[in-house]
Amino acid sequence: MTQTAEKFEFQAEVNQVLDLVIHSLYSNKEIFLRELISNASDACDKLRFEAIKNPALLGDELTIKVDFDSEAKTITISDNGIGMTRDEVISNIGTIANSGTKKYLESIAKKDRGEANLIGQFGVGFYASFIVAKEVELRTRKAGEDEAVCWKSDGKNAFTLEPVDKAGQGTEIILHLRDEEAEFADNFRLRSLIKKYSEHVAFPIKMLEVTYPEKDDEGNEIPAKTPEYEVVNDATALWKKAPADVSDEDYQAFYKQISNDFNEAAFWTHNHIEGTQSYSNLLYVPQKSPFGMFQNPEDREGLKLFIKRVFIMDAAKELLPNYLRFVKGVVDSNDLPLNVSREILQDNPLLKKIKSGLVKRVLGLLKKQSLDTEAYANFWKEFGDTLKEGVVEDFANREAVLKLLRFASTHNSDDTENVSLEDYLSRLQDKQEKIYYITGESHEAVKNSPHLELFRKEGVEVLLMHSRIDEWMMGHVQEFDGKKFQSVAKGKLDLGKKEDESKNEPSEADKTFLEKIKKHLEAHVSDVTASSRLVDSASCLVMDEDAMAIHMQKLMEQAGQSMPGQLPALEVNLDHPLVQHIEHIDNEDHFKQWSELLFEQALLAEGGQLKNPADHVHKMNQLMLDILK
Ligand SMILES: Nc1ncnc2c1ncn2[C@@H]1O[C@H](COP(=O)(O)OP(=O)(O)OP(=O)(O)O)[C@@H](O)[C@H]1O
Repeated sequence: MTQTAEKFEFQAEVNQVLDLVIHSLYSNKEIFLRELISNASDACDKLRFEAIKNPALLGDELTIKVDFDSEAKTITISDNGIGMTRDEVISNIGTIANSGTKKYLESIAKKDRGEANLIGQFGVGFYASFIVAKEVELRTRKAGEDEAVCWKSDGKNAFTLEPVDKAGQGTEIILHLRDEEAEFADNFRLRSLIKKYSEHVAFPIKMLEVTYPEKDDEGNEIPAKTPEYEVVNDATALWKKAPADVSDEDYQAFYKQISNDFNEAAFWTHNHIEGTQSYSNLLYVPQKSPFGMFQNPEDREGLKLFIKRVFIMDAAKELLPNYLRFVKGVVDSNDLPLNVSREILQDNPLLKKIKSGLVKRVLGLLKKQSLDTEAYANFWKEFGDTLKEGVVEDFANREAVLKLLRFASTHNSDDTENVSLEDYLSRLQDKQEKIYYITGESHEAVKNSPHLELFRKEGVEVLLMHSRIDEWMMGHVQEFDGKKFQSVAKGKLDLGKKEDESKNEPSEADKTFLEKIKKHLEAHVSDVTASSRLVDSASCLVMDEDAMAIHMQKLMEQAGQSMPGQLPALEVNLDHPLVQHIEHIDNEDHFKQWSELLFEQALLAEGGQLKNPADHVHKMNQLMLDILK
C-alpha cells in the first residue's frame, strides 16, 4: 500500500480528558490493562451478537491475547472481535462521543467531589493507555471487511491514520511504554494484573506459556520448546455458576468488571430461576450513587442482558423500572429469542415476567439488608430518594416499597432518617388512626413548624420530610397497613380522641373577631379559623387536604410554573397573648396591620416568601414603636 499516514487533531475535549486521565489516575495506573481487556471483551461480545444474523463472521474461538516484549518495552493486547472500520476509529477513538468519557468530563466540572472518588465513577476506557504509554498504536480490521487501519498517537493533540495489512479480524493495541513504566512488560506482572482485574471476563485471555531449556539424561541441553498460548483467566460466565461456588472476592471482582465502579458493591443477589421462565440474575447495589442519577433517569447503564450467555445489549430500562436504576448486573435468559431487538423487548411478555421477577428480587434483597441498620443507612443516604419514586411508579409493589422507606421523625432527637412505617405503627398512641407527617423545605423548617406544637404536647409522633420528592410522593399514597397518611399542615386536624378534648368551639365574640381578620386578609387566605393545633405560636397556615404544600408551590413558581391560585386558610391561636391583644384593638388601621402580621408570620414559618418583605419590616417597626409609646 502506498498511502501515507493522514494526520488528525483530537477534539478539544479529548485533550482535556487525556490530560486528566494521565494525571489523576497516576497512582492507579495498572487499570490501563483492565480497561483495554474490557474493550476487547466488548468487541468479542459484539461479534458474537452480529454472528447470530451472520454466522460466517465467527471464525476462530473468540480470544483476547496479551503479549509483551520487555526489551522493546511494549505490551500488545489483541482480540478477534468485531474490529472497527476507518470511520469508526475516527468517531470512537478521536472524539468524545462515547458516554462513559462524556460523563467523566461532565463530572469534572463538579469540583465539590473529591477527585479520587470521581475517578471511581466510571471507566476511562481506551485513553487509560496513555497513563503508561508514550505512544499507542491501534491496528484494527472490522469483521467481514478486508481493509485494516492503523491509528497512532502520542496522546498529545493529534493522531495519524494509515492503511495497514492485518491478517485477522479484530483489534490489536500496542503500547510503547514510557521508560519509567517498563516494569509492566513482564510476564508475572501482567498475569497477576489479569487475575486481579479480569479473572471473570467471559472470554479466554491468553498469554504465552513460559518455557525453559531442559536437560536430557546425559545432561545435554534441550532447546526450549516453542511456547504456546495458555488461558490465564477463569473465562467462565460467573453468573452461571452456583452461588455456593462463588466467593465474595469473585463477586466483587466481577462487579468492578461490569460496573466501571472503583468502589466495591454494597450487596448483591444471585439466583438461577427455573420454571415457566428460566433465567439467571446477578444484581448488585453499589455503595455510591453515580453522578447524574437524579438529573437524568433515562441515562442508565450497567444492567446487561444476555441470552444463553450471548451478550445482547445494555437493557437497564427494559429489565428494571426507573426507581431501581441504581442496580447493576447481569440477566441471562434461556428463553428469549437470540435475535431479539430493543423494540421487541419492550412488549415481550417473557421479558415482562422477568422484569417483575427481578423487581421482587431487588426488593427482597433490600428488605434483607434493611435488617442491618448500619448498612441500610448508607444505602438509604445514597439511594433513598430514588427508591421513593417507586411508591408512585410501582403500584403493584407499593406496600413493599413503603416498608423500605426510612424517615426522620419527632421520635428522634436529630435528623437521622431511620424510622420505618412499621416502627411508626408500633408506637401509635391509643386511638390514633392516622400516620402523621409534615413536608417542608429543610429539616430545620419542618422540625420547628408550628403545625407540630399540639402533636408534641400530646406525644404523637410525626414523620418529618424535607426532600423535594416527598410532597410529590405523599400526594400519591393514601395509606399504609390500613392507616391513612395525614399531613399535619393540611385539612382539619384529627387526632382521634384527642381532637375532641382539645377542640373548643369558638364563642360568638371569637367568631366575629375571626371574621374581622378574614375581611382584612381576603386577598391572601380562604378562611380564618380558631386553631386547635397551635400551642405556642399565634398563627399558622393550613392547606386543603388535596392542595400542594406552600414550600412546593414556591419551588414550582421558582421553576417558572405558574401555580393555580389556591389560598391557604389562616388558623389563629385564640389562647395566644398576642391574639388576645389584637382582639381588643379598636383602631381599624392597627387591627389590619396586626392581622397582616399574623398572616405574614405564619407564611414565614412555613418557609414561604413574603410578596413585599420591606413592607413587613416597616409594619413590624411601626407596631413595636406603638407598643413603646
Ligand atoms: N478492542 C476494541 N475493538 C473494537 N472497538 C473498540 C475496541 N476498543 C475500543 N473500541 C471502540 O472505541 C469506543 C471507545 O472506547 P472507550 O474505551 O474509550 O470507551 P467505552 O468502552 O465505550 O466506554 P467506557 O468509558 O465505559 O470504557 C468503544 O465504545 C468501542 O466502540
